[in-house]
Amino acid sequence: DKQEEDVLRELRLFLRNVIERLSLDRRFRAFTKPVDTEEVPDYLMVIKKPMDFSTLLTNIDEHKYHTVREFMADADLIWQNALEYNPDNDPIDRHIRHRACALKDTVRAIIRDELDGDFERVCEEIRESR
Ligand SMILES: COC(=O)[C@H](Cc1ccco1)c1ccncc1
Repeated sequence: DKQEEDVLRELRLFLRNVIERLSLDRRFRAFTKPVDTEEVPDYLMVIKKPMDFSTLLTNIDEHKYHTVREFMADADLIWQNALEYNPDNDPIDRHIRHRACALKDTVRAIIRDELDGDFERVCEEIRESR
């Protein structure tokens, strides 16, 4: 109904704003677009569910996320995949892992500071009602 559509629209606006801010952070440049599987031919053998900021945005626009929890499940894939694919004890791998950990902490801090628990509960109620 109209009020429920207003809630889901506000959720999409909030999620787009979070991704916009993450995309401006130069530490997270490697997370903005899908890993290039021509440059990295074994990537899809290791990583079963690739994810990146541009794909999150497309998912939002396709109304894929009805709650912040659903969004977080995909957003977490970005840093989880980076830790999994780049495990080695060399400077390049350690660098992308530091950035992956910074991404994990940054997303959680934004959600903790800016998401109203009552708003997320309304989103979950709408999802359960459908
Ligand atoms: C999320 O990005 C990645 O996992 C790629 C993997 C990758 C390996 C070789 C080329 O790309 C990455 C990019 C930049 N610096 C480290 C690793």
